[in-house]
Amino acid sequence: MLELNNLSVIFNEGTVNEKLALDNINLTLDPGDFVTIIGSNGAGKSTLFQAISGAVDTKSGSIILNGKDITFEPEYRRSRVIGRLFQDPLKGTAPNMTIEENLHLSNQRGKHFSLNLMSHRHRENFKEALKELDLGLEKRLDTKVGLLSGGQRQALTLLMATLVTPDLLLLDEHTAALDPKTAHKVLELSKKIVAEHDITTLMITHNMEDALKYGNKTMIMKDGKIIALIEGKKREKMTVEGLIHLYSTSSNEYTDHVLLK
Ligand SMILES: Nc1ncnc2c1ncn2[C@@H]1O[C@H](COP(=O)(O)OP(=O)(O)OP(=O)(O)O)[C@@H](O)[C@H]1O
Repeated sequence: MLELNNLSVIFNEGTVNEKLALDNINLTLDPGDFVTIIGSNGAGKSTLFQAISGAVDTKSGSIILNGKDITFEPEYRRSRVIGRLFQDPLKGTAPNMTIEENLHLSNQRGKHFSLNLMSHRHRENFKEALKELDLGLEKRLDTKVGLLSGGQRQALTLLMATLVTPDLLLLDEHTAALDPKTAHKVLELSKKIVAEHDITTLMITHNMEDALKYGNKTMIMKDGKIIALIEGKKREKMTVEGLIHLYSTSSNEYTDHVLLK
């Protein structure tokens, strides 16, 4: 489904600020995999998402999505099949446009955009989709998105990223800026939407409990490398303490002995 082969990213190459942010990453995901990603600040988690979505150039390696080599595809083209959410709820929606207009924009992903094509049928579909969020937004289609709370906005962004089912969904600490109750609600929504559409998903989190609670695999990153990929029975039995221990004792790229199944 998603295949990363020997992927490396270097920032400021050839300068005193040179930084190997991704160091020979190898990863193969199955369709429908939901992988949570943990790792300390600067481990390379966001850079990994940037590389997959085309926001940064890769130094070497390849990215294969659904059998297609997208390594050199521009970011705008990848955005047709890759949905992405950020920590900042202000990213991903247009504040001066209404909820309906924002949804219409995302509904036309990959097509020629025109607000003129908004129809009654679309409006009804959007209402149905918004109802699923259970935030009352289906009654506020004409509200400007800039007036929504952070949680409402992030839930809407999630809906927009998945309205046209993406091949891959990248969640970059998308609930970190929300209060705990709202964060929980948006996480549960994410889980529901991902499961309903069977979307292959990567989610970065700093919350170890969430890392084990959500998804079917957990990946640990350190110094630009994947140092562990935990799945199956091992993951079922894994505790937060176990994760921390694994993180502090692993120092090398993941090999069979840390590929925990
Ligand atoms: N545009 C950039 N230019 C130069 N260095 C960068 C750039 N983006 C990231 N880096 C560096 O690459 C390394 C990896 O950063 P990255 O943001 O991927 O880490 P992260 O694991 O997402 O961290 P955090 O949890 O703090 O968000 C860091 O050392 C960071 O300073």
